[in-house]
Amino acid sequence: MTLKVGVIGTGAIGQEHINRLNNKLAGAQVVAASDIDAAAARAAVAKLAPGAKVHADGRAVIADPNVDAVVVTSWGPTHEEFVLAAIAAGKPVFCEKPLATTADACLKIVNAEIAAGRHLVQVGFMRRYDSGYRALKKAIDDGAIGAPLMVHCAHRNPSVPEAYVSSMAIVDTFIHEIDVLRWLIGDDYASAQVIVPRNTRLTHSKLDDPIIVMLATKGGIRIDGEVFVNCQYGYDIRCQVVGEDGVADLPEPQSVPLRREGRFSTAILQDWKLRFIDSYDVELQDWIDATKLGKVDGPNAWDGYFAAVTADACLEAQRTGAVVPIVTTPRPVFYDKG
Ligand SMILES: NC(=O)C1=CN([C@@H]2O[C@H](COP(=O)(O)OP(=O)(O)OC[C@H]3O[C@@H](n4cnc5c(N)ncnc54)[C@H](O)[C@@H]3O)[C@@H](O)[C@H]2O)C=CC1
Ligand SMILES: O=C1[C@@H](O)[C@H](O)[C@@H](O)[C@H](O)[C@H]1O
Repeated sequence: MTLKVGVIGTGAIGQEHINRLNNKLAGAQVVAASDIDAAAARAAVAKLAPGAKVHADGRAVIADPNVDAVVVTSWGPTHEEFVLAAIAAGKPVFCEKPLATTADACLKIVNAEIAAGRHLVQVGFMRRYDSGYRALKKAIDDGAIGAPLMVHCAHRNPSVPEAYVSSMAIVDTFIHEIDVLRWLIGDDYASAQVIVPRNTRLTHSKLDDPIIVMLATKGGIRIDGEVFVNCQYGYDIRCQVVGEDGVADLPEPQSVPLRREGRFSTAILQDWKLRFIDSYDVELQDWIDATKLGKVDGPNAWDGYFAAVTADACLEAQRTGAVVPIVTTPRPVFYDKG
């Protein structure tokens, strides 16, 4: 059976996902799409999924009887509406991060899914599908470094557009660390603090760059995460876990080491699309396969909610400089298994 997918939002990642669902991965076909920029939706469909129907809005995509499952890749503030509408229609939905822009909205989605009585929602936290993070997790789970004590990590982008402001360092960028580190070390967060060092000369008045996010887990692990989005030299994701018996690092992406003109060098990737290209493929193939079996195997609505609560605490810490507790409602039994 081919999973017939409707895609809402045909911008940068929407086009990437249409292409992989329709032309790279097995078992899915993009049959419908929409964007508030209708011309952009028509152009994306013509290029990447000819024959797919272009609808006037996202709700029409969800209501299309030909659509089995929905992918939401529109702007973050629209996610809540489309995910809730997909749940109401009983259709599985893959939503790019964030699940919704507030913790309350994420909780609404959690409650709607529980009321529907079926697992329908997956969130696009693709790092859980990255071969490097998976190898790192296996080393930790196999006991290679003993009990984790500290995590040092960094999320560096070469540059960001002018519209990128301080809060986005948390909700758009560090949100990936928030999800993947919790999964990596198998512990939930207890508190957050944000430290602002001297700003780079390349930033502007509405963006503190870089920042350091400090998280403490319930089990006492300390995490320091640098976010530096005007680092210039490349897209660089680093993660080092310090355990009782040793230290484990996230593997570097593969690149040919060059010796030339008195120098030894390797290339550094410039862009998130390339750094995680394989993870997006694995993530969406897994989503197609699990959806056909009526399951959600990946990050679920609870993970989206947990990330949003943590992000809210980080935002408060960013505004106030205080250590802010991270408090969620109790995890419903519904999410014990995906
Ligand atoms: N997992 C990941 O690594 C990444 C995730 N994202 C997430 O994907 C989402 C989209 O990001 P980008 O593609 O970079 O942004 P984008 O701005 O390139 O594309 C978003 C598209 O959504 C459309 N849109 C806005 N409101 C809409 C509505 N009500 N109905 C239909 N379409 C609507 C816009 O016209 C635009 O074409 C964001 O939530 C972002 O955080 C983005 C990049 C990487
Ligand atoms: O999700 C992403 C972007 O939205 C975000 O703006 C970047 O900072 C991240 O590196 C990328 O993975």
